[in-house]
Amino acid sequence: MRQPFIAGNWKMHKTNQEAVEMVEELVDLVGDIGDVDIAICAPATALAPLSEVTAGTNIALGAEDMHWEEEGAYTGEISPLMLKDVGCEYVILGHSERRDYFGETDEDVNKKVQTALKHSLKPIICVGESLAQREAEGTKDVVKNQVLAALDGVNIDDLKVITIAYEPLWAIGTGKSASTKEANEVIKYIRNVLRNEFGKVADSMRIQYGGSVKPHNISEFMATSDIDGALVGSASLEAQSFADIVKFE
Ligand SMILES: O=C(CO)COP(=O)(O)O
Repeated sequence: MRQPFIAGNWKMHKTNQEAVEMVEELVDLVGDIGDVDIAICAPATALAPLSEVTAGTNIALGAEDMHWEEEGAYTGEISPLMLKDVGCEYVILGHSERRDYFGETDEDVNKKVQTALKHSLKPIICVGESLAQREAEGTKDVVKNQVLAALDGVNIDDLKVITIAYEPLWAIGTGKSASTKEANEVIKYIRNVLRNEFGKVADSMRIQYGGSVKPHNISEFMATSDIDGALVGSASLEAQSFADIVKFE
């Protein structure tokens, strides 16, 4: 069966000192948990110091984005080689904030997914519809297109290490989460899309929900049939609230 996977996405938060203090506290709070995979995806500046704190613990490290090239004249960008070098296991790709504010396209996301896999980084691919798309009943088409575009040309054997995060845009940072029923329905649909396209490997791929996940609502999401975990924004910034989410039962 699929092991639950709870990942924090810190976005543009925390100096290195704040990052290290938070994760030291987190290690104390969740260090003995073995039946949930845990990751902190942090700003690039914090990754090297965090890798010292997470070494030998059950907390994996992830980045929030990366470029698809290994090196080159791409001012301001971070490459997969750099992420591997500082001990990253995961990388978030195609977050809606990257798509919306920085013009990232499905094609960019696909190139990043391919490069991440080449360097043994596990992608967490974000998909989700806007409020307008939802109101126009476009949710299924939007997520289907995003998922298939991101996975275009990917080797079936590599799919097992990929996580999809369904994050409806209207639920991100708004305090307004999707209902568990709605979220599970879309996630079930995504799994069907994956099954139709790639076969039974779809049953071993983890699909998270993201958007205003908090300690008080995580157990409801985790009790559904198809939601395998959560991608947590603001509630991952504080050790106790993230630990409470990780210990959802
Ligand atoms: O975007 C998110 C995680 O990637 C969700 O953010 P919030 O949990 O703050 O709504």
